[in-house]
Amino acid sequence: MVSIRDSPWFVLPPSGLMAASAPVRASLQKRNMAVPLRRLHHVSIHVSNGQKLAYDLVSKYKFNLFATRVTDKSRQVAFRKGAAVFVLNEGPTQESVGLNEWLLGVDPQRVEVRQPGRGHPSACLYDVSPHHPVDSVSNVCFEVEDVERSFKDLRRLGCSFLVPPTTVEDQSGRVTYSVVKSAVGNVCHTLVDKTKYGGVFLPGFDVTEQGWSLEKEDPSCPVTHFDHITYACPRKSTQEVMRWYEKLFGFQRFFIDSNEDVDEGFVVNHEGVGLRLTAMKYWKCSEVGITLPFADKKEPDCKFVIAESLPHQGPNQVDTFLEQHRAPGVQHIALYTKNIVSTAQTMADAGVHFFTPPPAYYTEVGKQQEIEEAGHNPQMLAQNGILLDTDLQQDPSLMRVSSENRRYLLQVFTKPIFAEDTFFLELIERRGAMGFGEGNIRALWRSVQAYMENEKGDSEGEGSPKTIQTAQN
Ligand SMILES: O=C(O)C(=O)Cc1ccc(O)cc1
Ligand SMILES: [Fe+2]
Repeated sequence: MVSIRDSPWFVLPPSGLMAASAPVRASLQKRNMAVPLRRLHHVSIHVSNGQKLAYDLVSKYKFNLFATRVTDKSRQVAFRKGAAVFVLNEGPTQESVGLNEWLLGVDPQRVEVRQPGRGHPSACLYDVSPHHPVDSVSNVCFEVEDVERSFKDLRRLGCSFLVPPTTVEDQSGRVTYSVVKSAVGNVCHTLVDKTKYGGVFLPGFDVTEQGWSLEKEDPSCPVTHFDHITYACPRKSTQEVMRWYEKLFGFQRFFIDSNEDVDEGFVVNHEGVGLRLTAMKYWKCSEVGITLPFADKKEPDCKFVIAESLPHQGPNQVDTFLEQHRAPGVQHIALYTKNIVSTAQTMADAGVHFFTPPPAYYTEVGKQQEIEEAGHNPQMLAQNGILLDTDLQQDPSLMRVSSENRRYLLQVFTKPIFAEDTFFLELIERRGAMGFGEGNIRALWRSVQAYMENEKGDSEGEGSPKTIQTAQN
């Protein structure tokens, strides 16, 4: 058992790179041939009928529709909020009503639907055509520096490719991309080189009128980027998934908790919760000594969390995901917000259904005081189902000092957003705390458990078109 006690922010580089200085690290990195990632570009969702989710992303989650690509075979629509970009891919459908009709029906003046990109090899440009039997978040697209070179390096490392390097261009320039199959279920990674592209999104997409203008700050809903992406994986698969990301993309272990065991991960195993969490982060190019044009060193990065359930526990949210999704995959994505209270309130008013933690969460000994000392109103948090967890591991004496020095995080979780109990969104506001609060994980686990056992039958989730609930549950 080895514990990393010094600091929860301690980051372990890939094996062999532990004590290396930046230039040495860069050359080791080159020899290891892991492909450095420039940044997360977008996340793709494949759905059989995108109409409802497109509507929800705009009207409930306050994303802005900014680019579309519509062909006779598929519809791809891009939504953004700050640096968080979702591409909704609707595969070939049997039904006649889908994204196309939604686009035309809702905003006919603003959305120009043409037929760009004819003759491109895939119905789903920058992705693979959907084969998955249920709606799924199936692609996390990264910008890389050089797709051809990445392709060669990754192939040498044994990586499977679904789409070889392919170049697409329009009047704003040229983009090369390639698609790799990940070690997690149906999840793929599109690698895209945009260094020779000056357009708003990607060639082949039509930019909407709104897409051309700079996004204005939305004070009521200030979501800025993806904070983390959580995979649900089968038991005992975490090590293999971590090795894959470390070997191919140089991902590093990110310790969620200072008491976390190197091999075991962060294990939450009491009071009915049986969960193993292990997190990874990637080095952005700027950190491995590679200078890129337009590199924004301040751009926030996104962690990857692997969740597996522990053996000998009853039915639980990870196994339910694996069963209903029919493969390992993306269980939830956390949207970082600068103000979780107003974001949750705005979204709830627009019809988003959030999980409500067990009422005991807010009445636990010391919780009210903890919330107040962090400068929040316990009733306001309770009303919106928001969880607060203070990070005490760094320095317990901080509990006694002013609220500015306190490190804490706030989280709230939506109910599943597809028809199956699979994918959900999370809102997270971090005030210095970088991990995930154990108390919050327990509260989330219990509220999902309660939902699966009781509530689901009576009041369908977000994904059901029949849902007619008010914002508060
Ligand atoms: O707490 C979080 O936000 C996490 O991402 C950790 C986590 C992952 C999976 C679960 O089923 C529950 C909690
Ligand atoms: Fe999360």
